[in-house]
Amino acid sequence: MSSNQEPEILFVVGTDTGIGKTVLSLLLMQFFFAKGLKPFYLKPVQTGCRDPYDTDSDARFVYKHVEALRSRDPAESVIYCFREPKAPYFAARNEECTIDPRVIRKVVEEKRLDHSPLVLEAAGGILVPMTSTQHGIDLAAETGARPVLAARSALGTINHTLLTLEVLRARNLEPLGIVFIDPFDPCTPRDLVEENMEAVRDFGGIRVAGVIPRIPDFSNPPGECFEILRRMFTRERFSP
Ligand SMILES: Nc1ncnc2c1ncn2[C@@H]1O[C@H](COP(=O)(O)OP(=O)(O)OP(=O)(O)O)[C@@H](O)[C@H]1O
Ligand SMILES: C[C@H](N)[C@@H](CCCCCC(=O)O)NC(=O)O
Ligand SMILES: [Mg+2]
Repeated sequence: MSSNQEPEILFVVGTDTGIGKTVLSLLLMQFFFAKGLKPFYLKPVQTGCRDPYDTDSDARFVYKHVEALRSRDPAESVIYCFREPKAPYFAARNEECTIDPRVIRKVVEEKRLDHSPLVLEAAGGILVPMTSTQHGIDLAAETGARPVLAARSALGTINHTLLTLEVLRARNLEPLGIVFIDPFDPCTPRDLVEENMEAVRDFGGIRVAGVIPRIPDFSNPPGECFEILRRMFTRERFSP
């Protein structure tokens, strides 16, 4: 543990692609820097980008909005980068490449020497193929990372969140926490969000730490985002 309840390696996973994993990773980085820690963001496999400086690069987004990283090179945070916006296995195969989990493990071990915690971001949802035999989530098991789950707060999330929890637990991976993210749908009725949180608590056995609101300025997110993260790391207030 780096401090309090924070594991040294977090793996930000989502119930789908485009769910808000990069936004949650950004918030975690801002949160840890504000605490005086020395975190490191790693996107082991990025697809849909020419290079780590591409407009769709998750590392570029994180580096742009974290003050301590603004003058640093986002390429430091990307191990594999493939052009096609596809599952990593297929994007790599179409460039006649193979993703080697040993390379990823080695980089994680190197980064751990100088940084803590590490914030790894998955590509897509947890069962997205990484190699011909491995899914994205298998990386978490291999690196000893603790998953943090990002899920949408709106309709459809109950099924996706409970499915994701089942798959994680089948691999003996218990998420440190879950946050809901509500980026584009401010009209999601509050009672629906409350019921979605209740479903995850009662059917999934874990309490949602909170709902990340729409963030108008990613360099300066609303304070309630960090209150949600603080709550997530306080496990005794977090169990159902
Ligand atoms: N709270 C928010 N406020 C405003 N915009 C948001 C918020 N959360 C997510 N978004 C936007 O929604 C889109 C998808 O989010 P994000 O890139 O974080 O998804 P992702 O899960 O990381 O996707 P991928 O699987 O491609 O890595 C982005 O344009 C992001 O800026
Ligand atoms: C292209 C996307 N943005 C993402 C990969 C998503 C793969 C989803 C595959 C699927 O579930 O069908 N890449 C990435 O996060 O690097
Ligand atoms: Mg992302």
